[in-house]
Amino acid sequence: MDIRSIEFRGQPALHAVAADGSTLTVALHGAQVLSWAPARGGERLYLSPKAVFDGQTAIRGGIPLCCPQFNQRGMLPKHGFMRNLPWIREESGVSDTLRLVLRDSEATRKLWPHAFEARLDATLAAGQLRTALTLTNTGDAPWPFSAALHTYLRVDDIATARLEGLQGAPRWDAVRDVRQTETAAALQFDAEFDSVYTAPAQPLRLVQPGGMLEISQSASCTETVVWNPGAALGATLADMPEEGFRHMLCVEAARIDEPVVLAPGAQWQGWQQLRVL
Ligand SMILES: O=P(O)(O)OC[C@H]1O[C@@H](O)[C@H](O)[C@@H](O)[C@@H]1O
Repeated sequence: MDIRSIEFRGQPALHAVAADGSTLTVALHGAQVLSWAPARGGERLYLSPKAVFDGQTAIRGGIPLCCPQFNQRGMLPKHGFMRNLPWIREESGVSDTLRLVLRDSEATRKLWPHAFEARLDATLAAGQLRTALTLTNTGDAPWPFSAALHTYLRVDDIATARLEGLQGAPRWDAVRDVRQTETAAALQFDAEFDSVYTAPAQPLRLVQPGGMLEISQSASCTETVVWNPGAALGATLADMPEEGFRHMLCVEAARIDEPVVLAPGAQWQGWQQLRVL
C-alpha cells in the first residue's frame, strides 16, 4: 500500500492506495478515516461537505473514534476527547495497514488523569476495510473506558436503505427511551433513529438498490449503535447540510454498556470490518 501525506481541506491527512486501486484517506486529527473507496463502486463513507476542519472540532463524517467515553455517559466532552486531538503516524510493519497513535499528554491528563496509548490500524484488502482501535494501559493504575468506531456509511437515499441482521437483538431506543427486542428483519429509516443494540454474533448487511455492504465487528465490541438524525434533528446540525441525513447511516461498533477496566500493562482491541458484497 502506498501511503502519502496530503492536505485535506487545509488539514494534515494520509492518503493510501492499495494494489487493487482502492483508496483510503485518514485525517491526523482524531485518526479519523475520511474516505474509503474500494476499486469497485466508489466511495462508501459519508463525509459532510459542511464538516469543520479546524484541527479542533470533531469532524462530521467518516469514522470518528469515540473514546474513552461514549456520548454523554460521563463527565468528559461528548464522545470523549480522542476525536478532537492530533494523532501521529507510526509504521505498522504490515504493508496493507496504516497506523496512527495517540498517547497521553498534558492536554489529555487535564481531562482524564490516565496514562494510555491508543492505536488505530486501518487495513485495506480488496473490497474490504478493517479499522481496529487498540488501547494499552501504560500507567500503574487501572482505568475504565468506553469506545465506539462511529462509522458514517454513505447511502444513496436513506428512504431506500435497509439494515439487516438485528432481528432478535435487545434494543435501547434512545429517542423514545424504550427497551425492547428488535422485531424487524430489516430496519428502515423515515425519522430520527438512535438505538443501542446488543451486538448480534453475525454480521449486518446494509442493503441498497445499488449494492450491499457487510458490517462485522469484534466480540469485544458488545454493542452496535445505529443512528440517523432524520430531517428535524438533521436541520439543527450546523456542520451538516439540510439534506445530509438522506445520505448517511451511522452503524457503530461500540463498547458502552459495560465499560472495560484495563489493568496496568493490559491491552484491549475492538474492530469493525466493512466488506463489499
Ligand atoms: O454530534 P455528535 O457528537 O458527533 O454525536 C452524534 C450522535 O452519535 C451517536 O452515536 C449517538 O447515538 C447520538 O445520540 C449522537 O447524537
